[in-house]
Amino acid sequence: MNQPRRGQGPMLNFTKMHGLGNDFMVVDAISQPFRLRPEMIRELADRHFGIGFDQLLVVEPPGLPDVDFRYRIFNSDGSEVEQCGNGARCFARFVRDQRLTNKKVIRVQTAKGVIELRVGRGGMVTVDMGVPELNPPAIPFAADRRKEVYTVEVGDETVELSAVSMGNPHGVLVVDNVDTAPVAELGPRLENHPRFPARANIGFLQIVDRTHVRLRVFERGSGETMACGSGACAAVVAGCLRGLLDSRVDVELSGGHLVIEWQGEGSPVMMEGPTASVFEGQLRLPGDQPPRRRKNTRQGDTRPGQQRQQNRHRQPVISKP
Ligand SMILES: N[C@H](CCC[C@H](N)C(=O)O)C(=O)O
Repeated sequence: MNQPRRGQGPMLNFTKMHGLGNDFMVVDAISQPFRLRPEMIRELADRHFGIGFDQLLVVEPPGLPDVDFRYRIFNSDGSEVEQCGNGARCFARFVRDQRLTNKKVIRVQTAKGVIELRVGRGGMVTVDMGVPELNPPAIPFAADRRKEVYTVEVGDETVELSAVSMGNPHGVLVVDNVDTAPVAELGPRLENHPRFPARANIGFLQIVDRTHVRLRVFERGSGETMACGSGACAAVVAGCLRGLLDSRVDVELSGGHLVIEWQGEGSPVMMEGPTASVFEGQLRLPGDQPPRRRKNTRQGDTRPGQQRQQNRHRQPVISKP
């Protein structure tokens, strides 16, 4: 059954996971060949025609000494990015569940550097997310000098935000109430704002008190997610720099809680939170050869798993094995 027919590619094993509802397709690219183009990632990420996920995580052999793995992160729009906090925790659980390591402290290389993960009990994972970057050129954010709060023109209005990189760029706005914050309207406009030349994740931060915040994040390349780990780190850094938060903060997101700790400039941001493995799956990737055209296809005569002809442009990547 697993022998690919003409026009079909190899089978691909994957695991569906999430960190507080920020969900991932995770692939072990060490024990199976794996190569996906951006348009195929977009198809797989589609929540109707594909598997559906916020990010794809790809586990590869290490590329550096003293590192256990490399892992690559792709948003649902197909863009490859530097950091994913919830993804890092799920990665750590994945490599242990798949018996790729039995270590409890795992060093992993991402596009932006090496981070260290510590696996706890009951699926909890602590991540050293590294030292936040605050200098505009390194975020990147267009500004003539570094400030705690920048004024940004958005159309005919202005907003105040902080700019922080956790390896990936974030803009953080303080709002009175996340439930009424203009996430859908302002999120995409700031995500793609010219002052963020690499685009940005946009956090809407409500200060409950000095040790408790609420946060919603409109993510670069994925839209609003139920949780954003690097966004939670960036939000706490922004709140601390503005003198609004203590060093250890409970960050309440739509999908649940993260604990973020930051001792101030020059020190790393520590994130602790849960992980969940939902199901393991297998799909047949399309082959490089175009499939043979089927003869006398009656309109509406579609095999299970295939879309009707009128959706031809949205043929699923996944066909029944
Ligand atoms: N959308 C992010 C990547 C995923 C970050 C998020 N899922 C997290 O948990 O940190 C970016 O383009 O930088």
